[in-house]
Amino acid sequence: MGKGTQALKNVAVAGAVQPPPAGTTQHQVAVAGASGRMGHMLIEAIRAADDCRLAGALDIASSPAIGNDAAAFLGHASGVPVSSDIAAGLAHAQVLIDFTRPEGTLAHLQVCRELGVKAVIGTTGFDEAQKRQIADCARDIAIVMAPNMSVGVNVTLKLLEMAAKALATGYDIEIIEAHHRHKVDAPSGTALKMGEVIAQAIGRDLKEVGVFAREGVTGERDPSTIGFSTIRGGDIVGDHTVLFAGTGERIEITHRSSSRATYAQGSLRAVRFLAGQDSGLFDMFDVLGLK
Ligand SMILES: NC(=O)C1=CN([C@@H]2O[C@H](COP(=O)(O)OP(=O)(O)OC[C@H]3O[C@@H](n4cnc5c(N)ncnc54)[C@H](OP(=O)(O)O)[C@@H]3O)[C@@H](O)[C@H]2O)C=CC1
Ligand SMILES: O=C(O)C1=N[C@H](C(=O)O)C[C@H](O)C1
Repeated sequence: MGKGTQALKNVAVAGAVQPPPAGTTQHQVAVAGASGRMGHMLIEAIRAADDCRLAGALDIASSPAIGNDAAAFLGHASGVPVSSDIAAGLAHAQVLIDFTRPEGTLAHLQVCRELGVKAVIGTTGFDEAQKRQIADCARDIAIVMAPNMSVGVNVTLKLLEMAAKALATGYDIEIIEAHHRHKVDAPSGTALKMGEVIAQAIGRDLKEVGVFAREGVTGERDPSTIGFSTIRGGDIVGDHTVLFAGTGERIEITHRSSSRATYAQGSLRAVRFLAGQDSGLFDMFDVLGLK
């Protein structure tokens, strides 16, 4: 799945994207990272959703997909060309769904802010300064941002909150994640979020207690720490396990993704949620009513 469906990519090269027909009630959605793994999944999900319409498609200027029809990989002509012109890609959109890289997301978000386009951000790997920039944009536009859009992962986060409170003493906490060989950030955004949720539940600060690497003579484990282990290989979509290791027993809470479709469906739920918001920074707990 994902990149380089060369045989189909020249299907129906499109001109300028058409504005939506007057009076349409569909959500007008643009996708950034349109030729990426998530971009393709999102375009397929938007096409299948009666209440959504693809209104723009963005990708980085170096992408071989620029100028092609955004749905060519499906063998379908959407009439929406993949563009690197951010303003043109957003011209007919109400919401942008962005699964790219932090610097791409921030560039897109500046234009969203200027044009009053809302945003669903799935990109991971932001540093603290970049997160502050996103929060600043949310003073003018409504944004849903979450490192994992799947319902299952967000319910798992709630389970972890409960487990961590009950297992705060006497149990060592380790987070293990596995992803495909193409993933560029580590630990995953989801693993970091799990660490944050657990740390907050038991009154610790992840910045102080997170342990991200062990090698050589490390000394005995500090019981206050939360450890992270990263596996990268093959086509693993995304596995996360939190291990609470006690004396005489251990508890493992695991979520495994077998398809990116769940992230796409969660993103569309976020689009629908944003229709009722003018500004502010939200997450999937807001979207799913889990707060
Ligand atoms: N929140 C969630 O539920 C999920 C989050 N993710 C996150 O989404 C992001 C994308 O993942 P995935 O789809 O697998 O990645 P891909 O590499 O498959 O897709 C990323 C897309 O963004 C483009 N891109 C890269 N850099 C830039 C840039 N600076 N500006 C604009 N576009 C850019 C890429 O173009 P090119 O290939 O030409 O470089 C590509 O089309 C990652 O951060 C990942 O962790 C992924 C799945 C679920
Ligand atoms: O890059 C991915 O693939 C994924 N990224 C997200 C993350 O970093 O947590 C979500 C999911 O695990 C897939």
